[in-house]
Amino acid sequence: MAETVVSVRDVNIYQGSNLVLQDVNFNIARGEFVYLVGKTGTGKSSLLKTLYGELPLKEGVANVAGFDLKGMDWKKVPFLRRNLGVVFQDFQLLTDRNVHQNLRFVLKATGWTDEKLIEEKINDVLDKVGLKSKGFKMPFEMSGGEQQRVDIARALLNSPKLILADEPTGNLDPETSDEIMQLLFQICKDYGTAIVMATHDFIVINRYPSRMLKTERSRVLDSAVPV
Ligand SMILES: Nc1ncnc2c1ncn2[C@@H]1O[C@H](COP(=O)(O)OP(=O)(O)OP(=O)(O)O)[C@@H](O)[C@H]1O
Repeated sequence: MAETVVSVRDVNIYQGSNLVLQDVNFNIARGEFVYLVGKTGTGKSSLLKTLYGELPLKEGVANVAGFDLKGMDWKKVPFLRRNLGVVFQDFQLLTDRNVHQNLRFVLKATGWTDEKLIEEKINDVLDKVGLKSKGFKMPFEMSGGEQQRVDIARALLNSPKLILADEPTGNLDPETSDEIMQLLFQICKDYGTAIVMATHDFIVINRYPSRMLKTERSRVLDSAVPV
């Protein structure tokens, strides 16, 4: 049986004192691709934030990439993040440095010191996302699709078992979205990375069907669980 990368049991998620999602239960295995869908404001980002430790888990039990989220000391959050890749809609690259320096910055910040290994890793992730020759480019010199690839390369730096992606195709045209989806599915298949992707894009979902978690009326419905 495939290793479980995310396990969520009887979780309630709050924003301030508001209960956003209740009684959340699901598992995600290595290599699984899972969409997170649901109307605006129904809690997709809140769920992702809980999984990457930005929103503290108050009720229930959750384990992400081997980290127990319940009562997790905030000092441990950076260690959790090192075992995850997070991809955003708006790329969030550092605009004052080139692609290579953006990736180098993350490696340095997550404790990498060996210059040779740093170079090898940067070349490796750029190769994986098809940007091997673009390391010298500044973010503003790149298209939206290329910037999203850099964002994905950045998420791959620490060889995560899990990537959390919040609307990664939200700012892209249909053709470029297609390329990014192919890349994400390829990563899933080739490296056994589990991917959870929040999206509103049903064109993408129809073209690349996979398991769906849906936030609706304070619940998370799972297409893998028959109703
Ligand atoms: N920082 C915050 N403080 C207080 N309430 C918040 C905060 N962030 C989100 N909320 C509220 O929590 C609820 C869920 O929001 P969330 O952003 O998780 O929804 P979403 O499904 O991701 O929406 P979208 O599709 O628009 O991104 C909403 O009612 C929202 O107003």
